[in-house]
Amino acid sequence: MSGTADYATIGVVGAGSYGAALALAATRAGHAVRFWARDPETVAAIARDRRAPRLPEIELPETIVATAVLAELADCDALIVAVPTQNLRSACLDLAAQLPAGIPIVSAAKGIEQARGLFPTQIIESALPGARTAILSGPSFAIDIGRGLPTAVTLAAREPQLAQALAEALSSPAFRIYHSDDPRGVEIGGAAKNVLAIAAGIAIGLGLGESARAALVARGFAELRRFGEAYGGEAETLMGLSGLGDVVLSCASPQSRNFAYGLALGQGRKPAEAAGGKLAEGAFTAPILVEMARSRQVETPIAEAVADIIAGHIGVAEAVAALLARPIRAER
Ligand SMILES: NC(=O)C1=CN([C@@H]2O[C@H](COP(=O)(O)OP(=O)(O)OC[C@H]3O[C@@H](n4cnc5c(N)ncnc54)[C@H](O)[C@@H]3O)[C@@H](O)[C@H]2O)C=CC1
Ligand SMILES: O=C(CO)COP(=O)(O)O
Repeated sequence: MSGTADYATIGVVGAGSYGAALALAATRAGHAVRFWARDPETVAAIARDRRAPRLPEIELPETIVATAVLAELADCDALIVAVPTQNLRSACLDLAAQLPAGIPIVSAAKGIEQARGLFPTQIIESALPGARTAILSGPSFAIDIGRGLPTAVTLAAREPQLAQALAEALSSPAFRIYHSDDPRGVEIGGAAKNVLAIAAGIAIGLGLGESARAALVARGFAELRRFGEAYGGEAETLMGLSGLGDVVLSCASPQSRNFAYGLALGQGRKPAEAAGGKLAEGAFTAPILVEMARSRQVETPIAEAVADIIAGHIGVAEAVAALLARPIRAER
């Protein structure tokens, strides 16, 4: 496999479901993997059961070595960081003392940092000045990657050669990675699709029907495109795997935690309970996305409705009525 020799050992930071899936993908692509969990019980569970607690269906081969010792990442050739967006900064600050200069760091997070309005590669660059960053995003449920089902994602970096080398090194027959030099476009798609998945879930939970879902997804995608272009994403990227592709997946399936969260809201659950203890990144992204959209005069009525519902400012039925009452206008 081209590039494998340059990236003999891959470190994966964050032992949740996606971290486990990407550790599997990396080892299937021929790499040794150091799988770092902050919590020693998770490391002990992986060593004992050969399964990650958040992806228990899939056995982890011995080529994936779990560790809670950050220093053991120091001689990795590249790192994949798969922690929730709001925790990415603290994970990077923990890593700071251990990292060799110039090591590529690939974020797998899909969101925007609430406190600062930063996308994942910007968070890493602000916590680890000088880092060589990349973003991996696209339609891919952890369990599908884990099962070895065909999956295609995008890996983007400002350095095109880095994106290409990492994409080649981490791809395997069922896990196809396209490369891109538009990290901003890729991370905007990943963040915004989660907000749209919540909206789609709400529509289905309310019983509005499949026609309503399709309308919401198409109009929501128009919001994603406007927002994406205002923040420097390329139109082609937003139409690709990490934008449109992930909207299609996440808005269609209750397997998406964001969709499931919206579904629960639509069925009358309160925002504080609707996630059922699972990560719904879009709930953290919606308010900051709306704030950032407003600051650049970008209209995002669907994202605004999601943010208002989550904040408890309006109920789901009221939000739908407000969307339906918007003036008739040209489609764009
Ligand atoms: N699960 C999936 O199918 C997919 C997830 N993603 C993205 O991957 C990111 C991670 O999500 P999941 O793995 O699904 O979440 P998860 O809830 O399964 O796991 C999150 C993991 O991150 C760890 N963690 C949290 N803060 C940390 C820190 N400061 N340092 C080290 N570890 C920390 C937690 O202990 C937990 O093991 C999210 O941004 C999500 O949107 C992207 C594509 C697919
Ligand atoms: O990003 C994902 C699929 O591409 C996973 O979606 P959820 O985080 O909504 O489960």
